[in-house]
Amino acid sequence: MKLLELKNLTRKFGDFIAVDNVTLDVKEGEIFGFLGTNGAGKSTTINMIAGLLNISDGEIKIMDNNISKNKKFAKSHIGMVPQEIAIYEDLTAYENVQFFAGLYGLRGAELKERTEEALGFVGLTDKAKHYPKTFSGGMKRRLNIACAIAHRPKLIIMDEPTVGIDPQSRNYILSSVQKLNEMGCTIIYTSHYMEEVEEICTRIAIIDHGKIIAEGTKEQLKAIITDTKDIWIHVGSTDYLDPEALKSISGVKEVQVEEEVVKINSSTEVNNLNTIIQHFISAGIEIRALDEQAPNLGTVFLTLTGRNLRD
Ligand SMILES: Nc1ncnc2c1ncn2[C@@H]1O[C@H](COP(=O)(O)OP(=O)(O)OP(=O)(O)O)[C@@H](O)[C@H]1O
Repeated sequence: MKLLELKNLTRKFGDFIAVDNVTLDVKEGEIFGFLGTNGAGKSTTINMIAGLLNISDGEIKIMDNNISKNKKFAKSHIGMVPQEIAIYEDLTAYENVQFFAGLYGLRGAELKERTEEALGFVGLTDKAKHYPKTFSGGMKRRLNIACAIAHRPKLIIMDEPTVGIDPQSRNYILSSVQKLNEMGCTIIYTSHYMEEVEEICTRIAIIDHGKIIAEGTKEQLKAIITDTKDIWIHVGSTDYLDPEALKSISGVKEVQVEEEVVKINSSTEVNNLNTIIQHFISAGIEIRALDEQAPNLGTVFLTLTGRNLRD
């Protein structure tokens, strides 16, 4: 069943089109990844879905209900975890969750039960009476998630929930997303980290300059790129490397230089490995190891846009 339908969704800010004619469906039970660089239009799209931003054109339906006509229905079925942490510093963790769940109409014993359930889910039961000012960034994020899920929404939208947090909290959040999904929630997860999207999402849309440029399972997306491969060359030092000269080798499409590894995206149709290696030898650069990487969503993005996801 389609839980969410976007039809020709558009948002303009003055003359600027931030979301451009987006049409897509999210089916019940999916973890739907929304992948794009900073400024691609992810937040604008999901803020419209969550009813936080008016649409300029098009239509959003949640379970067949047009959200412009029935905002209350949409709100009661959506839990939104915004990009900016939205919690009250002068309320305890418990009071924060209670406050947000109360906004969705929960009262009395049910409110208490769901507040405790949500705090337990994010692993903050023992911090219920503590104030967020004593929390790490990751704990605040988890509290933010508890505030969004206590009313048991069918659709949970998370806007880059792992930005700026420690690896342990990041892993906790990623496994919470999977657990919520197993419990029956449909998730929309936005990120510019392709590794996260690859790890947890069942279907992915890539957005660029407000437009959906590709959509499908990760296998379907990777099938787009049958004609390029990534070669990683591990070296002692890149001091004498000339990336522009490497780029001029036939078949080489992109060269990325990191501290001790040179990442080369190359056409599979040209056999240029000898020439590439010769280039390193001539420059007096010691090659320590060489490996070919399986294609990932970053390569897909590069192929479709000509830019790196992290640029
Ligand atoms: N209120 C606004 N007024 C004018 N322009 C805006 C407004 N909100 C967003 N934009 C612009 O719309 C574009 C899309 O922004 P959006 O926040 O949706 O991107 P994003 O993909 O979520 O990126 P990020 O990861 O940085 O949040 C950007 O160019 C942004 O500058």
